[in-house]
Amino acid sequence: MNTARIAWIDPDAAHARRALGLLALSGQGWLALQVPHPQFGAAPARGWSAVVLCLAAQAGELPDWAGGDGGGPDALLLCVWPQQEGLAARALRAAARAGRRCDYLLRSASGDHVPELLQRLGALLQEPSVPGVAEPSDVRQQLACLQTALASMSQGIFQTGPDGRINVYNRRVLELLELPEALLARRPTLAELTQVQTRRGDYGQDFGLIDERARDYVRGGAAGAAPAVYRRHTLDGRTLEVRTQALPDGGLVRTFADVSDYVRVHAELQRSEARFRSLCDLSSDWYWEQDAEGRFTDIAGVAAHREAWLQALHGRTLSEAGAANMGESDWAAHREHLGARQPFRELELKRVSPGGEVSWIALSGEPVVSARGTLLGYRGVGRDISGRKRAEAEIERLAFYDALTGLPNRRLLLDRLQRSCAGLQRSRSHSALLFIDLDHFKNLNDNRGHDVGDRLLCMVARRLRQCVRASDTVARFGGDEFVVLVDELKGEPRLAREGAQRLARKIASALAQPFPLEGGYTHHTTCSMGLTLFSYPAQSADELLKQADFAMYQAKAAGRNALRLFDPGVLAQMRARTELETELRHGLARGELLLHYQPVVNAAGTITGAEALVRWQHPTRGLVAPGEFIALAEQTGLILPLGRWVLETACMQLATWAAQPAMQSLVVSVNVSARQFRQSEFANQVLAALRASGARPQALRLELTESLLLTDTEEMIAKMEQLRAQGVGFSLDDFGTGYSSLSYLKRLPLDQLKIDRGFVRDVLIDGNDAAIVRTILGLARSLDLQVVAEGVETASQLDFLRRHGCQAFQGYLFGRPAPAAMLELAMAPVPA
Ligand SMILES: Nc1nc2c(ncn2[C@@H]2O[C@@H]3COP(=O)(O)O[C@H]4[C@@H](O)[C@H](n5cnc6c(=O)[nH]c(N)nc65)O[C@@H]4COP(=O)(O)O[C@H]3[C@H]2O)c(=O)[nH]1
Repeated sequence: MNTARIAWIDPDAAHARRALGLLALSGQGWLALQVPHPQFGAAPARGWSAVVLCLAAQAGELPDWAGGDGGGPDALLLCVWPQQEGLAARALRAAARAGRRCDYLLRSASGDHVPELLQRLGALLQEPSVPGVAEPSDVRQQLACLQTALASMSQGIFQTGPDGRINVYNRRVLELLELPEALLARRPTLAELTQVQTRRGDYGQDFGLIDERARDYVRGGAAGAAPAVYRRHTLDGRTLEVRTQALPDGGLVRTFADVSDYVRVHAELQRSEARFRSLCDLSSDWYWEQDAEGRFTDIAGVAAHREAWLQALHGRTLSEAGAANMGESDWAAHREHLGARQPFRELELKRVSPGGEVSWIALSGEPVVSARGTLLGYRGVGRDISGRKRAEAEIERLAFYDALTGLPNRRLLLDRLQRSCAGLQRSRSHSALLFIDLDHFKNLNDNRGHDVGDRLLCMVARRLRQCVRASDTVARFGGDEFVVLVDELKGEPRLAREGAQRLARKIASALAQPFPLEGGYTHHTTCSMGLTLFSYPAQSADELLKQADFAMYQAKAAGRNALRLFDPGVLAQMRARTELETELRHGLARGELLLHYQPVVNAAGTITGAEALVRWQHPTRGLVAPGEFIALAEQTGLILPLGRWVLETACMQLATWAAQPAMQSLVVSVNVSARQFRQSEFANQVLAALRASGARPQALRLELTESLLLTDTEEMIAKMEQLRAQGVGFSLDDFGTGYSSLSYLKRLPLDQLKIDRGFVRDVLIDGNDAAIVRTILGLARSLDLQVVAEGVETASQLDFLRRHGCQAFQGYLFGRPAPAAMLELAMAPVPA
């Protein structure tokens, strides 16, 4: 082995002496020569095994051969003062570039460093020469590549050799660990570096900034095996991930990655996840995910965990799980929706548990699509809507069902009726609507109280339901009215009608059974029913209900406890009547009524009076006779204003005639209907009309009918007498047609009897009529009443009447009812 030749360049003679002395004592056998200071500027001659260059404390520069790229020794050991560490680093880099060996040591004023200095020298001399040194340009190139690669790494990296010294490092490691380059450039051991960092406080108090996995390792000065990976935090809050890879030669490669962003994002994600979890846990909603095939992969949330059946959805699709409210077409529509990758909202699913308990959930979801547009699945939220569904059902019950009986109400009935009408075209069958009204229900309510009435209605509802099929509708229409809608009555109309009538009879007999009500009281009732049948094309639901209602009213009118089938002819009459009533009301208001006068003559043929007869000058129908509207006016009450108008008009006419000598003695008869006469203020009305017109009361004769006087006779008589006292006369119209009683006839303050024209018509051909006429004439004579025969059309009739003592006559033989002017013409004095 060759003796190593060492050139020792040291301006400090004492330092050099001590070092060389120790070297000699070490027994290494090296030849160390102190090269005098004057040669300092020039490069030492080649051939030295190593050069030790000790800098004076004040030296601010390296000699060019030590800091530059060319001309340096193969092995250089620098001994520098701490403030010169940067110079040493530069020498290290230059040596590395040139493929030379180089190391440095910081000098201490006490000289403690000298043994270490000699140790480093030994190590430097033993270091193998850098491979490829023989071809320095290749080495340089490789080194340059390596440097570039290392420099461009985002991670910090260093590598230690078997001696624990850091041989290679990049700039990034300096940045990440905030180390001065000088520190690494002098190739510290890992332990030294750890010491420096510990002193600086990089690891925090009690190594708290080091991940637990590596705390003991760092605390122990980086001795022993390092954890393969651990994290440490820097004082300014960054997080570094440290990875260590042991090398076969005993060294290691350590990388440092700034994972602060990753850690922050990860922490944020964890916070977000935690937020999401607590939202899920606190919320009654739950979260779900499905894969691309629609199978549930995740169902999260406290609400979902409570429900075992929801958890059982895992691995299944919705349609596999099934829902009581979804048919195959509903599922197909849902699948189509998913196929189109559309979000869906509030998909309501009904579940009936094996125990029969009903629950509802609503799902909303949206597609999850990868960055490349592939459908990954769906995700969304679900919630229990059973409460809402129950509330909705309750609202529907309140809106569509009768609160007392629980039967469908009028609204729901109308809805079902409309559906029934719509379905007729398809079914080609008949349907029936049965309107049922309890007879005299009001009496029960009034006598026993509403509670008892309510109980009866509930029992009736139950019996009605028992009479019909489940598909039929029994509705409570209001009060004691029920309606049954029966669909699908098969067969020809006659059979359908018979079927419906059979059902009506069944209902009638069910309701005729006694109803045991409270307190041992048993109620018996009957019902009136109206039935209407309909088929395609049907009238509107409203119209059908009116028909059944109308028929029911006919059953009531027929004495109750009856069934009537709706008859369109009867309804048409009713409608015509209603129409006529409206028109008459308008006619009266518009002054379309007028009076005609028919003369009354005495036995000599002289006109002594006239009967006022009302006419209606209808705008389209022409002159309408009273026979067409008086009865209706009486039924509707229109007779009151009409009669008043007649009375006032007749009085005015009388007043007018009073001024004409030929007319002034005329007595005018006015027909008074029963209803009109019964008014308490009737007498006053007559007197007011007389007063207002100025007509003489003696010229006015009121014609009453017999039937009017049959009831409340005393009251009627009093009214007649009140008017008679003022001079108004009374005639009994249509005498002989009613049940005239001689007993009251005697008491009535009458002036005249009027023989009905029915007797006069047949007086010559019917012996009975002739006898009646004779009797009336005899009766009148004995009661001292005048008699007028009405409807005299022929001279023979006149002759008969005259022969039997009749003194006054009215009829076409003497003149038809005509306007006042015609009568005036007839009575005008014949010009001399
Ligand atoms: N076939 C035939 N008929 C004759 C003959 N002579 C008179 N008549 C008709 O017999 C009716 C007599 O009137 P009424 O018995 O009081 O019967 C009246 C009366 O009950 C009622 N009426 C008419 N005007 C009024 C009125 O102003 N008030 C009330 N309450 N009823 C009236 O209407 C009924 C019918 O009146 P009109 O159609 O005007 O019919 C009149 C008259 O036109 C005749 O020779 N042959």
